[in-house]
Amino acid sequence: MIEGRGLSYAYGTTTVVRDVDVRAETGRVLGLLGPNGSGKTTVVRMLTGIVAPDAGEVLLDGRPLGSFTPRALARQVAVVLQEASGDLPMTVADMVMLGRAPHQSTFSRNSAEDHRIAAAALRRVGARHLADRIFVRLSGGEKQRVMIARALAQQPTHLVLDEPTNHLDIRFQHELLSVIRGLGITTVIVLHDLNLAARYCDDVLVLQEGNVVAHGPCADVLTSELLEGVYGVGVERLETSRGIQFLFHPLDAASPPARESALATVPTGGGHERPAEHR
Ligand SMILES: Nc1ncnc2c1ncn2[C@@H]1O[C@H](COP(=O)(O)OP(=O)(O)OP(=O)(O)O)[C@@H](O)[C@H]1O
Repeated sequence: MIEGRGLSYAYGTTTVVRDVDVRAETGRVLGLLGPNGSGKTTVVRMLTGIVAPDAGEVLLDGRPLGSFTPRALARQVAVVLQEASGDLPMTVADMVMLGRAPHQSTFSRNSAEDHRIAAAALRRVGARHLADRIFVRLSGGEKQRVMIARALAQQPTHLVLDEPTNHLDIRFQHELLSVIRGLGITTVIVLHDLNLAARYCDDVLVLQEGNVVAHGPCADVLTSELLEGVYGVGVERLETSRGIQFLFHPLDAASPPARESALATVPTGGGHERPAEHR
């Protein structure tokens, strides 16, 4: 479990996260949602020890994050951030192998087992064919897959991902989130796509201007009313045979029922009917 209690953070004098409580329960997938600038990445940075909160604390399976050595923490938590790291001319295989470092002693060489795990991680994200390519020359989506493979090679007990699907095509968004869900490990994942969140997250936490506005199981939290208030768009929630689906429309556009009533005046059969105002 990853737990943040009373987390606050300011950049300079501007507080951007205020008294946030967040719990990613063991073995469950928690989605961090909210509009641009609402504080999701800042919360991720605190949960993973990249920055220390100004107030509050982070616990990993009940233990303060600060009590872990960086190496011990890296054996437990893998992090995939938005910006792909590094500009060294490193191969993809070497990049993924970095995920094995927390499990190796300081000067040990990569074992056959490390190679097997790294190759399996690349295969799992559909990127085995990229192994010999230079990482920095990959496309955005290819880089994203490789960074996720590196996180998988780390064999963590906790996984934290900041918008992992943003460069990925639609098929791979689903494949990747299925893989992540199938890992069965404690996961925190920042997502903008609410349909993906509804499908792949167990729980969600919704942020607005640095405050938590809702936290709990997806089906309970992701109501049309809440999402309309937070995102400022019209939201229709559908319960389909494949789960919850959302339809969105701008609030200032004509609403669907109004358009339907206008269309109802269009000739339907004989071709002689006209809109009411022309009759
Ligand atoms: N290094 C920084 N210096 C100053 N302000 C920052 C810095 N990083 C982020 N902020 C501000 O903090 C607020 C929260 O940013 P954060 O990146 O956590 O939001 P977010 O919800 O992840 O946004 P997005 O969905 O756009 O990625 C924003 O107003 C942002 O402008």
